Parts: sequence; C-alpha cells; structure tokens
Amino acid sequence: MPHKPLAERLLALSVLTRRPHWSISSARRQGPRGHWTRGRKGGGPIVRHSYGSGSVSEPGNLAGVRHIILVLSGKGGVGKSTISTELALALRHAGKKVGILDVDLCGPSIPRMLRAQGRAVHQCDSGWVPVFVDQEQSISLMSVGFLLEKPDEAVVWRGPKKNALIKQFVSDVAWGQLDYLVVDTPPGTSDEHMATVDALRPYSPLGALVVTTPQAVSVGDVRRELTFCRKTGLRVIGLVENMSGFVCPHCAECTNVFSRGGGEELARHAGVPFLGSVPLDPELTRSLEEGRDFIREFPKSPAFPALSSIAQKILNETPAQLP
Ligand SMILES: Nc1ncnc2c1ncn2[C@@H]1O[C@H](COP(=O)(O)OP(=O)(O)OP(=O)(O)O)[C@@H](O)[C@H]1O
Repeated sequence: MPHKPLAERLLALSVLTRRPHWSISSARRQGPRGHWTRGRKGGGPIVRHSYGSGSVSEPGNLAGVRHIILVLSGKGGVGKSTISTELALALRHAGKKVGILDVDLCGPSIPRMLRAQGRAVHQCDSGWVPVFVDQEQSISLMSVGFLLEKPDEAVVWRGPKKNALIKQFVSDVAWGQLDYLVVDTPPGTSDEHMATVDALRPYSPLGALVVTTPQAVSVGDVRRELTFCRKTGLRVIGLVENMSGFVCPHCAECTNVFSRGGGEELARHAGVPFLGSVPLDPELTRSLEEGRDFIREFPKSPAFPALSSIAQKILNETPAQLP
C-alpha cells in the first residue's frame, strides 16, 4: 500500500473524531497565508471527559492540567528531550500524573526514549487520546512521531502548517487530569516556539526550564533563550547544565570533558535559579536508546542525583496535589 502523506493521515484522523467545531477537515478553509482557520470564532471547545482521576467540564483540553513546564534550549543536541523525559519519569516516581507534549516536530525523539515508537493515537469524544507509556497510565505522551508512517519519516512542512499542528496538539489532545505537562520544544527561538507559547498562554504555564551544556557557544545560545522568555513573558523556572563532566565508572573521578560551571555562572549573571548539573552518563545514554526507565533502574548511576534533585526542586515549587 502506498504511504499517505502526513497531512492526509491527520485529515483522516480528525474526520474520525467527527468534532463539529475544530478539526483539520472543517478548518481546512485556508486563510490567505495558508493558515488553517477555525470553523467558528471563539475560545476553546466545551469538553466533558471522564477518564483519569475525575471528570472535567471546562474550556479546552488542558483545563485539567495543573502545571505546564516548557523545556527549551538555544542549541540542538544539548539534551532537551533527555531532560524532558527524565523529569517526567522522576515526577511520575514521586507519585504524580504526568503528560509529555513533544512539539519538536522535525526531530521527535521522545517516543523512542520511552519505548513507545509505533504506538497509535486513538480518538475519544474529547479529541485525540495520548499514548500511555506505562502500565499504570501515569505518563501520557503526544508526539508527531505517532502520526508518521515510518519512525524516520521527515516532516517537511513550512511554518504555518507546523503552527497549526502545535495549536491542535494544545486544543485537541484529551489529556484528562494531570499534575504536570512537560512540553519538549525544538532548539532555538523559532515560529514554533511562539506558536507554542501563544497556544499555552491561556493556561498560565508555570514557566520554562532552560537546558544548556557548559561550552561557551551553548551558553551564548542560552542567553538568547533567556531573552526570548523575557520578551514572551515566560518565567524561567531555572537553568540546567547538562553533559557537565564525565564520572569515571572505575575510579569515580569526574573529568570535565567540556569546560564546567558556565551554566551556573550564567544563571547567577542572569538572575535566574540554577537547578543543577547533570553529568555525562553512559547508563543514561543506554537507557534512553533502549527506552528504559532510568530513574527506576539506575538509582546508583552518576546522573541520578542531579536529575532527582531537579525534579524535587520543581515539586517544592508546586506543592499542591491532585484531589
Ligand atoms: N547527561 C547525559 N549523559 C549521557 N548522554 C546524554 C546526556 N544528555 C543527553 N545525552 C544523549 O545525547 C543525545 C542528545 O540528547 P537529546 O536528544 O536529549 O538532545 P536534544 O537537545 O533534545 O536534541 P535535539 O536538538 O535534536 O532535539 C542523546 O543521544 C542522549 O541520549
């Protein structure tokens, strides 16, 4: 069977939902600049969904989410998806219900990191049901990776189309009730970031966690990321320095492969909290490649204390529990 293009599969998916107000099919009356437009004016749809720990009847599909955390970085490959995944796992092991929204449309890596590639997105009356990655259904994940025919298929879209999908991820995914939604973003400060921040603004995100590596270039990029947060009114929860030294598995000595301390110094200089330094850890790399639960399986590894302490700092800031 020939592969259908992604837009066609999304169209088929939204036709299945038969949603009267906002679906790709009804909204494909394209605006003058190629934007998908809403079928009717107004705010988010009134939804009633009843899975998870209760039922809600409020505007929009993020109404049951308590805290939204964006994970940003100025540069690619610094470990944004890694920090998003491990933060979600650590919060889940602290007894929280967690969702992950992967808006890194051109490089969705979280399905692989959580061994969820190839899983399907289903429908309910309230929209797309995210993929539950654990048996207890404590972590749910939505990613463009689930809409691709092949895991390595490229998403070659211009900005307006990407922005429309991001808006749809925010308005049409039935998250149910969550303590935390972790949003993994692409590197940089692009249109997609603006679209994400704009779509999430009505839900008052808790703020942004900014990831950097110790090298000067990444630290320079993160400076721009902090400016982006300031200009878009997004609070910086804190800065994380990733790949910060390598702890030898034989003698436990830490070698600073890159320079060290740049992130902490930048945080001090910028007046934002520093959340911690995560060392390079081969067990972390392996567990991400194999889609294993690093927080549960590797509590003695070098990256574990830093990752749990970052999660604990977030928990300390947001003590409220779901009822
Ligand atoms: N602290 C760490 N120790 C060991 N490996 C790590 C660590 N942090 C990240 N990695 C590895 O580095 C690679 C890049 O990480 P990741 O995909 O999280 O970066 P990213 O910033 O999300 O990249 P992109 O910009 O492509 O979205 C991955 O293979 C991951 O396993």
